[in-house]
Amino acid sequence: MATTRQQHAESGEARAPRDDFFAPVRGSLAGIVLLSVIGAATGVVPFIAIVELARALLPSLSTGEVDTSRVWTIVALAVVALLVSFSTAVGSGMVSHLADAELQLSLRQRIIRHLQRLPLGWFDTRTSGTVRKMVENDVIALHQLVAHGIQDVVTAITVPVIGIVYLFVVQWQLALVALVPVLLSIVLYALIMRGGAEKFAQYDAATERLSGATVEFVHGIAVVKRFGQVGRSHRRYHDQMRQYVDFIGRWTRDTAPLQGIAEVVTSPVVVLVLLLAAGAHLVSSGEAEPIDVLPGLLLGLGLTGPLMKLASSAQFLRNAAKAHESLARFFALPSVPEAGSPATPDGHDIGFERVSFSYDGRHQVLHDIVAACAPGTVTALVGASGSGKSTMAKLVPRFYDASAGQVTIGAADVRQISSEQLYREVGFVFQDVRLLRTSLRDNIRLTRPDATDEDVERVARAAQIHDRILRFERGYDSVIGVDANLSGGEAQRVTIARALLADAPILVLDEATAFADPDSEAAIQAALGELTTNRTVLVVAHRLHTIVGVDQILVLDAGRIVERGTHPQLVAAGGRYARMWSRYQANQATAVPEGVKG
Ligand SMILES: Nc1ncnc2c1ncn2[C@@H]1O[C@H](COP(=O)(O)OP(=O)(O)OP(=O)(O)O)[C@@H](O)[C@H]1O
Repeated sequence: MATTRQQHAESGEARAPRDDFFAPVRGSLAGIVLLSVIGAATGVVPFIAIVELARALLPSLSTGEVDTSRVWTIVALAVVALLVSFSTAVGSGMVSHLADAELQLSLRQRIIRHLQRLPLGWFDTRTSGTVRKMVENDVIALHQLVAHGIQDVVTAITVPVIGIVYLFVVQWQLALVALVPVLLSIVLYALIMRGGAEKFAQYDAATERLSGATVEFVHGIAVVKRFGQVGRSHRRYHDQMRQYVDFIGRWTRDTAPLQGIAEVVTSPVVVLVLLLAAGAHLVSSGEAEPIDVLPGLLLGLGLTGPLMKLASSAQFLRNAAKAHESLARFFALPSVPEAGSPATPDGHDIGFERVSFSYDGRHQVLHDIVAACAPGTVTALVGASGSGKSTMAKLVPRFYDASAGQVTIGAADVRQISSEQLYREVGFVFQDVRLLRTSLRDNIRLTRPDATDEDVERVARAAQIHDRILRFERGYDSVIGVDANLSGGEAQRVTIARALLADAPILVLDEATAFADPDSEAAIQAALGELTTNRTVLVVAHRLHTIVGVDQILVLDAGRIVERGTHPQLVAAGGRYARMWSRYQANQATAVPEGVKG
């Protein structure tokens, strides 16, 4: 089942599925379009009114008679149009920002809901940066579209269309001339954007490579300095920067001449000269009255502006389209399937029944694993790096689901247990210690928000972290990263306290980080001892001396269990574990001087 889901996820990476995020704000979007059309249309009316006023007033210069009612009607219409234009601009701005807020809220809620339903394994390969990009950058890119983009696009189309139609009605020859810069700019921009998709893809790739090299340069600075590799790392950064600048240079050189021509063609002075020349010609040849040239001059000038604005908002629209695609891909990731009628585990034993697993549907990482962890016992997984220990452990709290066979808790398939029940049943402490930027107290009681301060203190003592916490000025109220900076081992002990408070009868843990901080090894070991009492424990072990007394050791090799038994049994058997044990002992002996060891 997991394989099929993973394959779906893989294919989800390739193409963005259809997903209508805008459904909750569709009504508002229609409203924005309507208001923008009305706003743009009424915005043109005052210019037309000026022309019509001139038509009404100019004859009076010779006749001395003014058609006052016509003049006032025009003035009134212009004022009303202006008022409508201003209010629709305000209205559409308000509706678009409200729609934007609603869309952002619905998207963020949906992202959070989806994150909660994703398999925990998804987070294994993602950094918090990936999630932040989605919740922040992608949602904000859509904000640009809803709050500004729609209004800009509608205005860019409505204003020229109304202007041109009016010009055709009053003086078609001048309308044709006014069309020239509009059509020229459309053709020129089409030429500039030729092959744009490919160019933008190259631009994105160049930007990504450059930011990768920058991050690598900055993050790795300590390591590269230490190993005298500053030159090489800096060279990589420098090369990427050079390539980026060259790419931008080539792109600019290719498009700059056309861009320059487009800017000249659409500049107000050039348009004005063109229209004046055409108008003068029409008047001198008797084709048009001087007054008929006025609309061309007034409206013709305003035709290309909105189009230029559209060209400059193209980048926003492109970002919004990319954000839409990336969010659609995220929402298409399959969530953990929940059983229709959940099973209740009967007891706290763990079973692996002919379990196989593959991350990518091609390479098998676990083969036909059969194992049982009796309630209240400790089972250790040992084996070479990459033999599948962590993967096997992570199948229990459903970071991933078995591709074949089943993992059981109290005889119930973990896939049939509701996630709430599963996490009540199984606690885990893995390699990546995650502490939140909140108080130490809240970090510990994350798994049981109703826990009292006494409970928190009790587990902190058991996890050997209480004294350290009290040494911070604000004690349990110290905020991680603000008042309290913890070492790896200390952070590990906070997560152990958290697991102790959760008090799940089954515990899956990875010992590796438990010993990341050699200074506090003894403290952590004592904390772990506390944690594993009276629980069913599955531990990924790296330090063999810590598992000498466990109830069962499973030796993994390339995804298969090759030996099983207690430490004395396996040492006596003289097989792989026995060899590992003598190698381990030899290493320990060379690593620690005898005197110290004693
Ligand atoms: N998220 C993942 N996606 C794809 N492959 C993975 C993933 N995690 C682990 N693997 C691969 O699965 C295999 C088993 O890895 P696993 O981490 O379970 O081994 P391990 O015995 O715990 O190793 P170590 O002791 O180094 O932690 C390895 O080949 C590893 O490259």
